[in-house]
Amino acid sequence: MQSAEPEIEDSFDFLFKIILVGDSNVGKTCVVQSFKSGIFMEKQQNTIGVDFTVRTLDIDGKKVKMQVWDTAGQERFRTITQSYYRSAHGAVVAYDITRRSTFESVSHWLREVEHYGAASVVRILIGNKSDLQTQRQVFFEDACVLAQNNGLLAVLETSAKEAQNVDAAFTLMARELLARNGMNIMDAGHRDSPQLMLSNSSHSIQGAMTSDKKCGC
Ligand SMILES: Nc1nc2c(ncn2[C@@H]2O[C@H](COP(=O)(O)OP(=O)(O)OP(=O)(O)O)[C@@H](O)[C@H]2O)c(=O)[nH]1
Repeated sequence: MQSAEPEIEDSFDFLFKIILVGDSNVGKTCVVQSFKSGIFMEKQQNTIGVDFTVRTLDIDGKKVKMQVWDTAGQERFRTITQSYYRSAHGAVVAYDITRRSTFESVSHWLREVEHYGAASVVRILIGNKSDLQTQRQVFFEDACVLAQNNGLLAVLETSAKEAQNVDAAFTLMARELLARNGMNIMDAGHRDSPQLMLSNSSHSIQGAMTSDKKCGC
């Protein structure tokens, strides 16, 4: 006879809640979809309030469940999204490398995280749409300076369209949160595209850059 017991697929060792914020249309929903399924869909509805996605990562044999809260960038949803900051362990602030105004909004989003989030929240900056190099309006170096001035963990340029650096961003976040929870996690070491690791619990300040994009952080 078959057991009626449901299979427990949902087991995990760690659960981390990550909030994803940034101006409307920087590609937050696409980044989350890329993280969840690796799929890019050109046309997205603007997020209404907050959407929720889960993916469990295997990090050095630990099942790390990442609960990602994809928030609406539109101003009219601010009061709804603000209520999601408090329980977040990590915050990913996103801008669009092809729209300078979205980079200029980053300090606003960091203030929101500071104001509504927990004091210990781990913060990462991502510059999305890195596949659109010819339309670039934000130098990676400027993002490095901003990240360093604000004490962020890291800054990465991502492309949801080409699944570039998306997993890396969430894995980096997961590793930092594991380290803060007392796990001795080895460095992944795979950094072949624009990203800068500013600091984490287990490593001193270091720069990890491509040869053509150096930042002296
Ligand atoms: N070329 C390119 N386009 C992207 C990328 N990511 C998102 N887009 C496009 O950018 C637009 C906005 O993407 P969304 O994911 O809906 O943006 P959002 O930040 O979630 O927007 P809100 O829900 O309003 O906050 C869509 O037309 C996407 O197809 C990317 O990496 N590269």
